[in-house]
Amino acid sequence: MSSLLIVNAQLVNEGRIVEADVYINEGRIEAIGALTGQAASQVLDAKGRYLLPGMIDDQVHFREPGLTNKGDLITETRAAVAGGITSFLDMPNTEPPTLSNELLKEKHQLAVGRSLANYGFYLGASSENIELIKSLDVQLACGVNVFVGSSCASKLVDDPDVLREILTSSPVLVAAHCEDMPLIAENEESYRSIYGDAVPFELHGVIRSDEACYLAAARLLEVAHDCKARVHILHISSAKELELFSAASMAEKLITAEVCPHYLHFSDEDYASQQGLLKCNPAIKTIEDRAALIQGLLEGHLDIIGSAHAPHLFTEKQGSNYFKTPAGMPMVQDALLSLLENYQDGIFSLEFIVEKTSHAVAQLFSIQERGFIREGYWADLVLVDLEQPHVASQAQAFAKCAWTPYDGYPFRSSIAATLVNGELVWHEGRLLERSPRGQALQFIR
Ligand SMILES: O=C1C[C@@H](C(=O)O)NC(=O)N1
Repeated sequence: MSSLLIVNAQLVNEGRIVEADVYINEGRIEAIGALTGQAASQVLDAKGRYLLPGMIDDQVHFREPGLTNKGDLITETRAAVAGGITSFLDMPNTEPPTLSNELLKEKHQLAVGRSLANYGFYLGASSENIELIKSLDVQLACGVNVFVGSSCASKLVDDPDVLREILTSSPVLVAAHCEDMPLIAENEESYRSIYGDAVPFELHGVIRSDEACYLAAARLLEVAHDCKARVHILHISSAKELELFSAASMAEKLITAEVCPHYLHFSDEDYASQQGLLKCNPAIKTIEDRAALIQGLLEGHLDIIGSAHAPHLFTEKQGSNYFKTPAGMPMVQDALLSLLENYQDGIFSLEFIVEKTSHAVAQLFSIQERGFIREGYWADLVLVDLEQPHVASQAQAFAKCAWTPYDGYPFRSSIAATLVNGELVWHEGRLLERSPRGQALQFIR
């Protein structure tokens, strides 16, 4: 493997921005500082640009195996690296769902030589695989994923005794999707009785309400508090849920929470133009919810940002039948760019974005030697240009479903380059055709 010298970069790392050069050898960061004269097989001038640790995305649905008409590890990791994501944690709702060691191993095998980014996979929890959770190979799974009352789930877990057993016996972090199904079903029926199948998408956030999210999360957290277990709640989407999460530092708390760029960018006003494209679970809610989530993130109630990339075919997303339109949106390519809009608006600092998309994720999931720009760490890096705009478009979407909810949006920043394990994989608007060398993430256990 060749060496690479990045010169004149503004390094955004561990709460500071400093100008420095970075020397990369054999995939790792070997030196950081003023490195004039350092020989390297390739030099990248980063003048005027910002070098961040690559985003570690704690929630993607890359659809392999079984749902590869919607996405696969090749196409979705192309989109990920084009968006500055260098590592991802993939959810278990594939076909078959990832409910055993064998299926975890199969996912690992599928990623070798095909994934452009580094990978980790969740084991799905159900009432039937608790023994496996107890004896889980802790390097094979990045976490255990539990669906508390959501219709997207292959396996729902609603019984508090089962939840308690999962929380107390899991040797790895439990990450939960929380929405109360009975309440959602009630809401669905009341609007179906008015509109039939053509329920306006504008009502998605009313049907999959803040109350539904709150109830399921509160139920799970009651169990977690009771047994003093750690749990991570995925994609918080409403102001109401925020009261469940303390603003203590991540190291001091057992309960952590994730938010996604789309909840910080879109609001229910966007359903009018986007219709079913914007349908995702939990639903995007009101402008007030969006403002509260931004505030909750700034104050530390929310700990990390993940994309919740969930691709579905454009055709599937375009019908008027509310119930048949699948929930989820391709997000990896535009997630970081969306957050950089919050930077451009003066809401988040670059250091804050790095903390929430990289440092905190590496810490929460105990990921070894990634998530920071440090000597000896893997060179997973993203170079962003804050002055070169980029208009998102379907034509440039790398995800297999080939669309984006940001279509036509004029991002004020762009992703100039992405390096995974020291190799340039995305550069000046082009994917570099290298053999994919994403690695299995290693965890400190
Ligand atoms: O939790 C989920 C699952 C996802 C999917 O399509 O896999 N789509 C969603 O909108 N939410």
